Amino acid sequence: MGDLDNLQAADRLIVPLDVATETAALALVDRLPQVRIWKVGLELFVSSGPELLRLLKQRQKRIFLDLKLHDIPNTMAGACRAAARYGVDFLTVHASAGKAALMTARAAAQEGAAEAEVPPPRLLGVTLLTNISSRTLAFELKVPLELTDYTLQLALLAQDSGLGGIVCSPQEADLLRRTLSPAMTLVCPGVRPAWAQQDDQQRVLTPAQALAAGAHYLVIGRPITAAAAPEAAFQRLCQDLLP
Ligand SMILES: O=c1ccn([C@@H]2O[C@H](COP(=O)(O)O)[C@@H](O)[C@H]2O)c(=O)[nH]1
Repeated sequence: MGDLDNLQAADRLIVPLDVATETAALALVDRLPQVRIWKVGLELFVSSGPELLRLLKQRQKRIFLDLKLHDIPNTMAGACRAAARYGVDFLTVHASAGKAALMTARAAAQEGAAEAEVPPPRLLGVTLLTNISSRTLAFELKVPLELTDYTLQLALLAQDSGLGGIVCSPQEADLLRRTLSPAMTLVCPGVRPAWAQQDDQQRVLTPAQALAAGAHYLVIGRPITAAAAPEAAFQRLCQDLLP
């Protein structure tokens, strides 16, 4: 993925719009004009609906629709077909939905995009959420595998199902980058600069460490969006990423 490796810092940062209203979302977008990729997650999509996607496109923004779909194949397919019609750039599904669901979802996303005459989204398989620790995986979720092995299995499942990439913690990025096909895009939340709080994230690295580990894109929210001055926080992050 030569192109991805050569992206500039601002093109590698995806900022989540984890706010409750369209007004709050657009205020943030207009306050941070340097951000090129915005992530619309469950809170905002459920509260505002798809109109916000149109407004982001109107502002020439790229869109990561992070719905983390997880259901039976038929339902996943319907949701992916509908989401792809909006012309979003990235769309997430949980890899743990299984191969049948992932393959059906991928085909449906392509159909939806073709129907709407827009490019298909890059379908990303969420591996293991970045708030889950080894302890939680073993004792709450009762998964009898090491965390890295479990994440690797989910990433391989996403790849074998024809997805275009994965969402993973930066702590597993190095292993996954070495193991997966170079065509797979690695998107990493759970990224925290040394000057920010960890919040509810468990498996974190700093932005520079995450890029060095092989992440193509970094999702960084609260260190920017909850800062007293989001513009200054964004600039500081971009400075942190300069070689
Ligand atoms: O494993 C995952 C998958 C998705 N996310 C999402 O990324 C952002 C992270 O926000 P921060 O404020 O930087 O913690 C958020 O929208 C999550 O839904 C994730 O954190 N981990």
